[in-house]
Amino acid sequence: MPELTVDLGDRSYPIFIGSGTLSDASKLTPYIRAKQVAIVTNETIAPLYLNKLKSLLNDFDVIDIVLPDGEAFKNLQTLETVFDGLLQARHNRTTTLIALGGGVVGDMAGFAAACYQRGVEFIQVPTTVLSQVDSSVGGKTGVNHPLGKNMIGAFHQPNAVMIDTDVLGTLPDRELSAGIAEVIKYGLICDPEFYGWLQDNIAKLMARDTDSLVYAIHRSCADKAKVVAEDEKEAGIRAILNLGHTFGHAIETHVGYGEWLHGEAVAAGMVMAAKLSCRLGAISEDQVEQLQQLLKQANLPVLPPEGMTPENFLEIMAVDKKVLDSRLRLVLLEQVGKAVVTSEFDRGELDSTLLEMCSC
Ligand SMILES: NC(=O)c1ccc[n+]([C@@H]2O[C@H](COP(=O)([O-])OP(=O)(O)OC[C@H]3O[C@@H](n4cnc5c(N)ncnc54)[C@H](O)[C@@H]3O)[C@@H](O)[C@H]2O)c1
Ligand SMILES: O=C(O)C(=O)C[C@@H](O)[C@H](O)[C@H](O)COP(=O)(O)O
Ligand SMILES: [Zn+2]
Repeated sequence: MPELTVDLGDRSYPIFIGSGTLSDASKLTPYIRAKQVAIVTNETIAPLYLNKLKSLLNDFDVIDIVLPDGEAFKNLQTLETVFDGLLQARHNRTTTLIALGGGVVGDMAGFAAACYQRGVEFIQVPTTVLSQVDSSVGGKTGVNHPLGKNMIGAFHQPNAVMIDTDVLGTLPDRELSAGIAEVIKYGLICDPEFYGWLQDNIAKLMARDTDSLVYAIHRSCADKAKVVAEDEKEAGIRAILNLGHTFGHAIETHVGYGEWLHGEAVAAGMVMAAKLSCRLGAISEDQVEQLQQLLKQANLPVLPPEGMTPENFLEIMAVDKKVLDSRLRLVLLEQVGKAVVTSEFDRGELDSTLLEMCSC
């Protein structure tokens, strides 16, 4: 079974990837340090996989906390129900939380673990493509605020990430596509060879060819683990993982959380970042076109939502977490396969990009 490590010194942790991981207790139990375990999941995933996970934990005192499903519930109010469950069961500082679900469950369970009694341990068991290639790795946890995505959160690394590719069998097609957006992101920001592979293999991925999916998940996790190991708390290079997100988060916030999936918003946002990079002379129009083709083959949007204006974008983008001294910083492409984080771009070209994209 392929295994990777997120190299963070004494807080390093493994990423197990493969078919049947969720049947293998030996991958999970060594990362639980005491008897109390709380599985955090949601009402869609619980009937599918909760019992399977519980069957690995016969030697532990296990509770489950089942959240409502959806990005619209990724907020402080829902988080309270996690704390309610932990306190009602008298969980103490040695409890281990296990996040069983997609990125919404993972981000919330991780943030609950970061806060509960000032910090307890947690394990990620991601069940969507997006969470397997991105959100379960790297320790960004948190919830949304009505005025901005992921605005309340903490960096808190898991003890381990257990990826079972078998669970993707029940994932809806729209969610598969959303996950592929973040996969394409890795090719664009730091892995040109992988980008070429994606152009050649996108049809196989969309057809859920097992070998192709395992390869894409493994390569994405390896790319992300490398960036996170270099810059755990986004002091610099880690921000390249945010390609398309300044625009994408504005879309998610504007239309209402859950209306556009995160990966869909990131897809349209990556096209916007690529268009601006092209205007600035870094990449060619052909390369922007190729990106749009690749995203379309993954059934992803390449334009912002109808009716969203440049002013809508700019207002929300002003609170982006990368803003420094009131100046917007964007992730742009220096070339396909290499991203940079910069505030040194022509503001007029940003305005023109927004105008062009919003009037399509
Ligand atoms: N922390 C990070 O580094 C990071 C990275 C990327 C995205 N995110 C966050 O992740 C979230 C998006 O995550 P997501 O795309 O996984 O969405 P999600 O968690 O909402 O899951 C998508 C849908 O699929 C369902 N589902 C999950 N697994 C399933 C399975 N195996 N079979 C059937 N249905 C299943 C869920 O119940 C949900 O309805 C966003 O909030 C985003 O901000 C965080
Ligand atoms: O891990 C990171 O760093 C990322 O930026 C990964 C993104 O795909 C992810 O959506 C992340 O949650 C965005 O973080 P934010 O700091 O912009 O909220
Ligand atoms: Zn993302």
